[in-house]
Amino acid sequence: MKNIDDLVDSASDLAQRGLSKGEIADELNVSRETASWLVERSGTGTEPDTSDDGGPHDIHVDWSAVGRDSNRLYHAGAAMADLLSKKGDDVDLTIGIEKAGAPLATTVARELETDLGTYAPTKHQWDDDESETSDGSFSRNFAQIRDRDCYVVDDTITSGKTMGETIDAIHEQGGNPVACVVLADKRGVGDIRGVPVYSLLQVIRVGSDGDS
Ligand SMILES: O=P(O)(O)OC[C@H]1O[C@H](OP(=O)(O)OP(=O)(O)O)[C@H](O)[C@@H]1O
Repeated sequence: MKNIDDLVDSASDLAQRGLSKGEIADELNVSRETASWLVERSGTGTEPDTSDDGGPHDIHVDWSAVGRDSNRLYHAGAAMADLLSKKGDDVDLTIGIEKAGAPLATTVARELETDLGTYAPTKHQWDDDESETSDGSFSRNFAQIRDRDCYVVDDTITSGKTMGETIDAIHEQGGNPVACVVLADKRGVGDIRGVPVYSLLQVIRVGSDGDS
């Protein structure tokens, strides 16, 4: 994905294939607000965006150069693992947030020699009417929480909603999230629900609208 026109074209294509705004946001790794804006800008949506504020305040993080190459993915995961090292004495479990967080968590877990679990958040069931049709869940194919300390891994934080939901779900299973790590934190949070967040990249908006 090279520029905004590519994103607009992709959003248009996905909308024409019948995907909801939530699904388009998931596919393009942008916020739902941005997905709506992209669809409207493409002319596929019913109501064109008439505001002249330059679009939503979101940043698209394309890390496919890392994600499509297992060697690069391994090294990125090793760097994330390094951020987590010494953040917990007895952590033997790493939870990856599906989908994109799962391969990263695999490399982090290997590097830190922990078990591997995955969590599928509720967002994947979003429809355009914002209804949630089922709860998030931990995959039975991987390690279970079993009251353990754990790390949480994802690719990006945009609003922090997904990471917050995952932390809550781990607590509900009796687990104790010790630290979170992501490739890019678009919100610049120090912690979520009191759990420290580490990121390889922090995206900081500079300008008069930076705190919007
Ligand atoms: O902080 P938030 O606003 O909750 O957004 C961050 C989430 O959005 C992305 O998931 P997405 O569903 O777009 O992609 P994925 O399913 O491929 O991981 C990303 O992987 C995070 O899980």
